[in-house]
Amino acid sequence: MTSPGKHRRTSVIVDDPLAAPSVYYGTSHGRRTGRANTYSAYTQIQDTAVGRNAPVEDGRYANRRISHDESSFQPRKFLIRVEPTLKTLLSREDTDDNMQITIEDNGPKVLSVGTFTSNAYNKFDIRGNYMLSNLLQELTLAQDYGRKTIVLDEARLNENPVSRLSRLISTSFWDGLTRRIDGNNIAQVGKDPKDWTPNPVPRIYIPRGAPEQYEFYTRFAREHPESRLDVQWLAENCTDELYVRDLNKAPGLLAIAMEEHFDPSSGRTDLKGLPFVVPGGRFNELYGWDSYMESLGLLINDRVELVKSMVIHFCFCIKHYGKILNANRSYYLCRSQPPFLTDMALRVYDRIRYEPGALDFLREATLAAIKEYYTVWMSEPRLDKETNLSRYRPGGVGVPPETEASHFEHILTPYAEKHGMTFSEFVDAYNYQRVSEPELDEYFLHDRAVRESGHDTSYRLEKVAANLATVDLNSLLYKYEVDIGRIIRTHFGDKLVMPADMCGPGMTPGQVETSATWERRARKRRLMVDKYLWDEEEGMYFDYDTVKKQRTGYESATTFWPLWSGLATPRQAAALVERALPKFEVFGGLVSGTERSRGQVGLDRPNRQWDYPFGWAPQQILAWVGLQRYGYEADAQRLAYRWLYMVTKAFVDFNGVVVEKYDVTRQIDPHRVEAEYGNQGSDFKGVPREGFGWVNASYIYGLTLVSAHMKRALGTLTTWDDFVKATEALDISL
Ligand SMILES: OC[C@H]1O[C@H](O[C@H]2O[C@H](CO)[C@@H](O)[C@H](O)[C@H]2O)[C@H](O)[C@@H](O)[C@@H]1O
Ligand SMILES: [Ca+2]
Repeated sequence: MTSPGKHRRTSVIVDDPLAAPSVYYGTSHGRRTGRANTYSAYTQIQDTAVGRNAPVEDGRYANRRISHDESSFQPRKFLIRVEPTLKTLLSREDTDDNMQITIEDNGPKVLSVGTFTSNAYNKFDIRGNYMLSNLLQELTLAQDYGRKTIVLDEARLNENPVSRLSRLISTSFWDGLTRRIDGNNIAQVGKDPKDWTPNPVPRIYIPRGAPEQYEFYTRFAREHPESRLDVQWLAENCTDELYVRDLNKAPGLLAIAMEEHFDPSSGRTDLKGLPFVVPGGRFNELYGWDSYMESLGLLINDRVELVKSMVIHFCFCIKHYGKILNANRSYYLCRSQPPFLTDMALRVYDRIRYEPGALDFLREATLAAIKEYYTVWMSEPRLDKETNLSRYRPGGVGVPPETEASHFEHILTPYAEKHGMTFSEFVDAYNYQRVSEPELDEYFLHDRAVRESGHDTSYRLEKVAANLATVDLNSLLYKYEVDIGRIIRTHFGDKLVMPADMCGPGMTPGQVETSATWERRARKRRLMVDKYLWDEEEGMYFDYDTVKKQRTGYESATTFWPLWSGLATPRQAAALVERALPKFEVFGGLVSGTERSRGQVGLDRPNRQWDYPFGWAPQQILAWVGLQRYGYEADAQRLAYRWLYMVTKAFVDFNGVVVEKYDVTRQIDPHRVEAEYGNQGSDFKGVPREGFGWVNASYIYGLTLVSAHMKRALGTLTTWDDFVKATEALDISL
């Protein structure tokens, strides 16, 4: 793991009131002795929070004279005993006992703490939900670092919420989400909250092409029996459906890229896992499209090396597993996710172009993307030969094991009853083909496709996904075609030779790739998309059902992806902005699909998380970028503002919460999503430590789109409508 706080470069650590927790509360630097030198008084903390004088336990303050005078020119600081204050704070303010202080708690919303300059003799009231919840967060962090007493800057409690959230993301959340797989950390990184087996053990599967990793992990397991690490070779043909099904009895991590490094303590060169960022919550592995979205924020936060590593992981996956995996767990071996590799690699290249090895990095990534393009997306069964468009259509057998236990109950129970079996007997019989249910096979074919699309789940895709040439996938492939053509022409003298290890079925080692072919492919795809997916009357794109041979008519926010990839013409873009955008724009940004398309929901037809009224970070980001690309700057800014406002407001009102997805129609508690497996990121005690990967990124990225004026308005929690009114009033008065 990257060490927390490493990236906040500060040489005056002790004087930075907003330093990262590791610095502020950490053992060596965080003991902020330097600053105390200017004060004089004898220390005996008056701790009103616990109603008694409390002696200082961190010896450094004892017997130091500090002044009783409060200077209005000095930023306020508090002298606080961590544990008793925490106790009092929670018992008074956390009235619903969930270890968070939110607007739903009915406490007095005020707590007195002692000021530092008076040695806690004078009291100051911390008031309001936001400051109190920040106090809870700071005390929890201080406790994590083993602190008994702290000097706490008021600036950490009343910090502008936009600055606070951006700061937490860049100095804490990314670190909380960063993993490396190499051995010492296998307990943390191997953990899978989705594991359904009775006694999960850390297990890693190694592809045949990476014997050095097999040697590394078996040595580690031998030397560290206490790790219980189970190291297994993968079969040569590791994506065979029946083989992957059989692995479900012993699920495990799939190895990803490692690098050589010299270990001075042992004097030998060894392997070390390259870092990557996980989505968060129950998703504790390297994901496909989450990684791309995360990279957009990481790059702004100058974590270029981290994003570069994630691209290298993807190249490793394509080389050894034949695809960018849904995520690197054994049960995802047959499944990919929406492809973004070329854009991700180009963004990294742009930042490292003057460094040695930059061009090799771009070459490797491009070769991998070409292999992926041919063998995953442009081969059957994903390729529909008639339209020459692509579909999400992964292989697999049986019931996807990683979903929440009850997910398929309503589908499978009638079959279990029909066969006179218990639920789990039936699942086993079905998975191992002792019973045949072709209807269920069809259901799960589409279900797997839904999951490959990343939009799991949605009524747009249910029971039909594998047949759809979707707007999303074909927009992304258009971007691959354009990017690959441009890369080959601009960086490789218009000729790229495919090496044997980046050739999959149907490819020939030594085959030469030129820009003309890729540009032709892009033009052809645009023609096909216009023919099958574009609806001139509606002024928007729809998915095309390759079996029924008709457009589905389901209104989805993916209709804006052709703006992101440059597939739409300026005229189509104008139609999308005028006609489609109003259907999707709501209080908190863009909703995933329209209410009309979703239809009635109820007990028999529950909410699906990728439908109305939910909104997701990737949908927002791709629309912002797409709108900007076609010159619709004001629309991009407005949508970004709505989303940022909603995220900030929930963050302020709900103890710093940042979640996987939001109900974008809900103004008070948009993080509350009751659909499928709930909302990842909301279940923390005291302090959020990770946020959620792609929402973190959307926040950092979105803030680069809005004006300074908008940013200030967001900091004061001004809704978009009020912001517009205020701006108009200002314009009139000028
Ligand atoms: O375990 C249920 C499903 O979880 C994943 O999907 C959701 O989380 C992913 C990670 O943030 C995200 O990429 C995806 O868009 C979400 O819908 C997983 O990708 C599915 O395969 C899995 O069945
Ligand atoms: Ca509470």
